Amino acid sequence: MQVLEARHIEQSFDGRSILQDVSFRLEKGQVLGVLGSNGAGKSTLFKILAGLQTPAGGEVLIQGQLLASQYPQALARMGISIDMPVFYEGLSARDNLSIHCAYMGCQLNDSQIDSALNAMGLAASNTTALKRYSLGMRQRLALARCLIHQPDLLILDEPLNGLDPKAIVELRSVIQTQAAAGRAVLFSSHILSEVLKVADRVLVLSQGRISLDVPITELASMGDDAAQAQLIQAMEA
Ligand SMILES: Nc1ncnc2c1ncn2[C@@H]1O[C@H](COP(=O)(O)OP(=O)(O)OP(=O)(O)O)[C@@H](O)[C@H]1O
Repeated sequence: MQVLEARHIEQSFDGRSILQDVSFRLEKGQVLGVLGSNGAGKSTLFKILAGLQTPAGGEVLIQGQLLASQYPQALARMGISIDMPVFYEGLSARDNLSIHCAYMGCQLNDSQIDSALNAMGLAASNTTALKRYSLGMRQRLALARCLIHQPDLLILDEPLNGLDPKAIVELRSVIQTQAAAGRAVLFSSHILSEVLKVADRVLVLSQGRISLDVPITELASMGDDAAQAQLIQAMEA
């Protein structure tokens, strides 16, 4: 079943073209890794797919429905983490998640919220204000927030950013578990080896265009070094 479809997405800023004719589909249970050099247009694309930015052209469909025409319903089916996640800086992780739950209309009690924090390696008893959290802790909380309302689609822009090696391995397992539960996952990263380990399919953006869209099986059959060389070549195309 198709969860997300991008159709001929275009974006430009100040007359400069940023995305050109970006089209792809993402199915239930599929993990799509998006790669691209700095400035290739990944975050811009993710913002458009999450409805946070209006494209100059093209359309986004969530579960077959136009995103633009049913945004509140679509938003409830997405878990989104793009750019630096924004939190209530003076509040604890637990309070931040409670507020998010209320906003998303999910009925969770305190112990369910605590379990969501524990699942991401965050101590629910930690009353420290978010402004004192490390980058890695913020990324963990961002992921807990993405998952707590059990969305059908996860849109994660550079979720590995700031994570230590143990957390990277844990995140891999979180993504795989979510996909196995039927969620579609779209994520970007600059860590090629991790994308090769987690994704079912890899899409490379180069200067706003898709330069490669390939199943992981095809890359795996080449061996890691050759696969990484092909990905880098596509990023520079
Ligand atoms: N609101 C904006 N106004 C003007 N230019 C923008 C805006 N947002 C992004 N850009 C430009 O669009 C291009 C693509 O940016 P984007 O953040 O999408 O790239 P990226 O692939 O996510 O890069 P990185 O890997 O460095 O995060 C960049 O040249 C950026 O400066």
